[in-house]
Amino acid sequence: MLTITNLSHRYAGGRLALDGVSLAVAADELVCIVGPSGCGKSTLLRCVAGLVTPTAGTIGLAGDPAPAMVFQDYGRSLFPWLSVRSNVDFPLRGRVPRAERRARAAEALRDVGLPDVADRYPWELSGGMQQRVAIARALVVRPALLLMDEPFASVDAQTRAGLEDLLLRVRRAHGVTVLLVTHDIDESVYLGDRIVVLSPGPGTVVADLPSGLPAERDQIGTRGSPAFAAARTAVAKLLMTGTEETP
Ligand SMILES: Nc1ncnc2c1ncn2[C@@H]1O[C@H](COP(=O)(O)OP(=O)(O)OP(=O)(O)O)[C@@H](O)[C@H]1O
Repeated sequence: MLTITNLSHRYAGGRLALDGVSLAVAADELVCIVGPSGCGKSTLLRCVAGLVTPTAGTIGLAGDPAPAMVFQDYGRSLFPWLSVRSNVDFPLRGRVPRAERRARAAEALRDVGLPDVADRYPWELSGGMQQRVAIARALVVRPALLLMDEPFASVDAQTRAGLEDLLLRVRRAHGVTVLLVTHDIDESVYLGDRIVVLSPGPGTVVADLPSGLPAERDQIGTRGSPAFAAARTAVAKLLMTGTEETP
C-alpha cells in the first residue's frame, strides 16, 4: 500500500527533520510511529499526505489511495461557521451530487457514533465529539489510507480510550490502512499492528516491531496482558536508548 524509501527532508531554514527513513505499510495494516518531540513524525506524515515535498527519497502509494488526514487540533481543522453535516461532506463538494453527499455524510457520522448531530455546529460539541466529526470527515472520502497525526492527544484520558476503540472498529469495518503518529507509548502498542520507533531528530528508524498482540483488543484486558507489558517495555527502552535491544 505504502512504501517509503530513504526519505529525508530539510526545511528551508536549514534544519534536517528526517534522515533516510524507509518504511512499508501493507494494505489493512495499522502502523504507529513513535518518537521524541521534534524527531520529524509530523514531517513524515505531511510528506506522505503530499503537504510537504521531501528533499530526498521516494513515497510509493499503490493504487493511488488519495490519503485522508486527521490532525490533533480538531478545533482548528473544523470550520466553525459550517454545520457538522457541511463540515463532514466538505471534501465531496464539487465532486459528488448534493443528495449523495448528504447521504455519505450521514453514513460517516453513523460510523463514528454521532448520528444525531448533523445540524449542530462544531463549537456546540465536546472535544471528543469534535474529533469524531473530524474522523467522519476523513472517512467520507472512503480513503484506502488514513493518516493520523496525534489524533487523540487533545482529549481527556477516558475520551481518548473511546476514540482509540472507535478507530479500531472503523478500520476493521472499512478495511482502511492507517499510519498514526503518537508520542504515547501505550497508545502505540494498544493500536498498532506494528510500532515504528524513530530516533531523536533528525528522525531515522530505530526499530520496527510487531505489537505481538491479538487482533481483538480491549482497554482492560489488552492493557493488562503480559504481551502488552512486554511490547511497552521494548518500545520504552528503544525510545530511551535509541538503539535496538540485544537479546
Ligand atoms: N515548517 C517548518 N519550517 C522549518 N522547520 C520546521 C517546520 N516544521 C517543522 N520543523 C522542524 O523540523 C523538525 C521536526 O518537526 P516535526 O514537527 O516533524 O516533529 P515531531 O516529531 O512531529 O514533533 P512533535 O512530537 O513535537 O510534534 C523540528 O526540529 C521542527 O522544528
